[in-house]
Amino acid sequence: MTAALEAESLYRFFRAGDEETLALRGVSLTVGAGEFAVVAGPSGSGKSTLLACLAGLDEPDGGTVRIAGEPMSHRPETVRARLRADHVGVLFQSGNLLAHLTVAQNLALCRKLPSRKPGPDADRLLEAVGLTTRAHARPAELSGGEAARAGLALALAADPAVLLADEPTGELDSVTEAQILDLLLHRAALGTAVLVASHSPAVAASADRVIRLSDGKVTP
Ligand SMILES: Nc1ncnc2c1ncn2[C@@H]1O[C@H](COP(=O)(O)OP(=O)(O)OP(=O)(O)O)[C@@H](O)[C@H]1O
Repeated sequence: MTAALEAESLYRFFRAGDEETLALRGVSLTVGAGEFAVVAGPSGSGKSTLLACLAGLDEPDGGTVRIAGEPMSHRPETVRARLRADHVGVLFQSGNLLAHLTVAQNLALCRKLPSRKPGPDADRLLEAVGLTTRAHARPAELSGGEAARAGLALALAADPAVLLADEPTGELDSVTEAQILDLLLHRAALGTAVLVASHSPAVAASADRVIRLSDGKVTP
């Protein structure tokens, strides 16, 4: 069976003047449909860099990424954007909500993006993340937990085969973290390959598999 998400020997170097940082040094992994995997590791171990390369938002210097069997890496940005729109939900630390639009308007815009396949309707998504009553709030009017759930609704708008989330519970209290975790587990149970970068022991404890990164490498 084709893995929903595959990475083979990913390398990523950053240069600033004479300084070279080896952020990823040969990372390989696969995540299957319905699997909930967590990438854990100390600050600076390469988690965010890995997720950005997997999402096609960054290009690895070496190695390959495949999404639903199709190469994502080393392809033009337009092709990566289409693959992302078709197959990948992304939830990054910077947030994915546009500040001047309400939650409902953000969702409506996301569903109108070119090449988006129709996902669940906006009302169902808002209900799934428990935000029906906050549909007309702007991001600045949301609590941290509500913003995290709204971001997740956006990431799920196209019913993605792969969901990539960087520290989705980073700023949240344990009750709100448990709510987000339930949503991620539910998503995996519906068949999405879920890969989350997280420092949280609660997130790691819920995962089917924990992939540990240290200095840009997967450790056994
Ligand atoms: N754009 C960049 N330019 C230069 N160095 C970078 C860049 N992005 C990341 N790095 C470096 O690459 C390494 C890995 O960073 P990354 O953000 O992937 O780690 P992380 O495990 O996600 O850390 P955290 O848990 O603190 O978010 C770090 O040494 C970081 O300083």
